[in-house]
Amino acid sequence: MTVLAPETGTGSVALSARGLVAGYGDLAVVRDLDVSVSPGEIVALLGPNGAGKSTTLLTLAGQLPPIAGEITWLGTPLTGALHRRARAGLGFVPEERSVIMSMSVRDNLLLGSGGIEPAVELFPELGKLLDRRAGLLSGGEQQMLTLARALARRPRVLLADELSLGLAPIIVDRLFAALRDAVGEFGIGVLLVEQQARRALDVSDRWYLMRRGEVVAAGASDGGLEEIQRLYLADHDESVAS
Ligand SMILES: Nc1ncnc2c1ncn2[C@@H]1O[C@H](COP(=O)(O)OP(=O)(O)OP(=O)(O)O)[C@@H](O)[C@H]1O
Repeated sequence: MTVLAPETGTGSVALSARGLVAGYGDLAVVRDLDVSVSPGEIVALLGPNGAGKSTTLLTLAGQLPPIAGEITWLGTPLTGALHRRARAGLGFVPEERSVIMSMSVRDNLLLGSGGIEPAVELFPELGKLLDRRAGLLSGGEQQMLTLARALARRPRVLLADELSLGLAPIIVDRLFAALRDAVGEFGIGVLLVEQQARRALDVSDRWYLMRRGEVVAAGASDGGLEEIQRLYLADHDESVAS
């Protein structure tokens, strides 16, 4: 199914998938998916549990091979593993926290190769925690570290999976504000997987809604909540449109 959403970024499309079929071995859990991200826009990928959001991100990041379809990067086919895509400017924050718990905040940031200063500029909170072991940070601080490390590299596109998972609303607001700042300042394009539609719409420019492995609707985030709530209600599942 092809669902078109207005482009809101500042330039031409950076990352795009066309007719993407993705899954595990021969098992396709994402079908016929068209999505795109341009520099300078935040695009929310919404949908209930099991809709295929993480599978989509893992495939775009190069951690799962596509079953069919095409992924392009700046207009040319994108292949290769995550580390090669990272060198080209594709960042990925997976659902599970990816900081190294036994290492200090400083060393975690150095591992990210974006440097310490740009990360602390985005999250001054990290400045006083540089010598602390990441495992001793709160969940919110760990997620700040993860996001700071990813953004400090100035990716052209960042794929972010459920940044808000298990975090207090005030921390999620802080993470999303920093994300918005970085997008505005550096023209990063973001594909943001989120369960909480309302929050995702607040930070994003446009959205796709997935259900059972397919994109079923898309639109501009401004004023999009009503349509998304209607679609969830139509599916007798309003739990995530909150
Ligand atoms: N390793 C795996 N092997 C086989 N099937 C899987 C695997 N991981 C996920 N799936 C299935 O793929 C489908 C899509 O899962 P996915 O995690 O992409 O959904 P999601 O929209 O990200 O859900 P959530 O919001 O709960 O993370 C689900 O039916 C899930 O059970």
